[in-house]
Amino acid sequence: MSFDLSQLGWDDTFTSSYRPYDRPDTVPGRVLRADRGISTVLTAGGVTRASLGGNALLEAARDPALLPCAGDWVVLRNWPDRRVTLELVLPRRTRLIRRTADKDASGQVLAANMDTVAVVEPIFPEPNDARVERLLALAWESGADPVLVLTKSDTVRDPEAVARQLAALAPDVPVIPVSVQRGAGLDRLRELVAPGRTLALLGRSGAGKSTLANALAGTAVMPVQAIRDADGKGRHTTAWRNLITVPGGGCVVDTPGIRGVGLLDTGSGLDRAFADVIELADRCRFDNCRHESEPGCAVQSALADGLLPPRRLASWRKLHREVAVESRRRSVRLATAPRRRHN
Ligand SMILES: Nc1nc2c(ncn2[C@@H]2O[C@H](COP(=O)(O)OP(=O)(O)OP(=O)(O)O)[C@@H](O)[C@H]2O)c(=O)[nH]1
Ligand SMILES: [Zn+2]
Repeated sequence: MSFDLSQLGWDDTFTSSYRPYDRPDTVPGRVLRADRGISTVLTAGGVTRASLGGNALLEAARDPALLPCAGDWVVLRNWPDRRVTLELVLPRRTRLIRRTADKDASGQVLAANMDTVAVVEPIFPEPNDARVERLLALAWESGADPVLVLTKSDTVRDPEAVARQLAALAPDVPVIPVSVQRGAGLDRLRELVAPGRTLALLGRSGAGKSTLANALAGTAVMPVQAIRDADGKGRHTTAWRNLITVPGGGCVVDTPGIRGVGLLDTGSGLDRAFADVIELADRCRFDNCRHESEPGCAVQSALADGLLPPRRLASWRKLHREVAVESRRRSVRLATAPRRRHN
């Protein structure tokens, strides 16, 4: 079986970053799935499993964020004894990265080289505003274009009304209600997995990511569990990151259902996710306005006029504090990292 890599998003930029490694015993490929030390990679010649080569191991020791993840374009090396090693992760164009719970200074890369990140939130039970805002900040930070997908739209009477409400939390982001059960809203998502394009799905466990990935790929490629619990939360099923190819199209990356995602020091993602607040803040009289009781504060006056919901401002402040704490922590960790290694 042979695959046209350009259908998967291989282009001139990746071709030129690959060129220095192009040898008779190397091939480029895209990571479908990364398990501990073993990656499943799609090459023009088919699917291969590869272990981490020496160079990839060194890179990962330096920075765990450089471990291969679903969506990565990589250099594979074929050895005479038929072993295949993953030698290098080519520079990522975009990457979804979240803070890890451990003491590691670098984050965990959930998916790479996607064109679009869909924040997937179920319409029932009621969407969680704070989670949507947080995931959108992460999506913006990835460098890809975010969309907000409201799943299970068949479970409410007026999904468009819910979409309109959530649009207020998602400046510059298309909001797309979908129902896999009814096949509603899927056309707009199909455009995002056209040939050469990659869509990553980001959302909590039970949000309906796997169901959506299956619907887009047109096959049941992932285990989807039935609703067993009354609260509609579903159970945790997807424990890995998986890239799925869409027949006649591009790719979908399903990320694991995440309970809480910590933001890294993602100032820019946060600013994009809260473009409405930033736009107001830009109009304050003082550049260093804290938007509390300063004269000429455009944020406070929008609050007073009911143009900016207080919840939205509180949410922005909370995420900002979190990012500030995290970047301080990160700089301390980075400063002490070499010493810790000798413990
Ligand atoms: N009514 C309805 N239920 C849906 C729809 N899409 C998904 N579900 C249900 O929602 C539950 C969770 O769906 P999954 O696709 O497993 O969710 P997930 O986000 O992949 O969850 P993890 O694998 O844990 O990350 C399942 O019981 C699905 O059947 C839909 O369009 N309508
Ligand atoms: Zn102000």
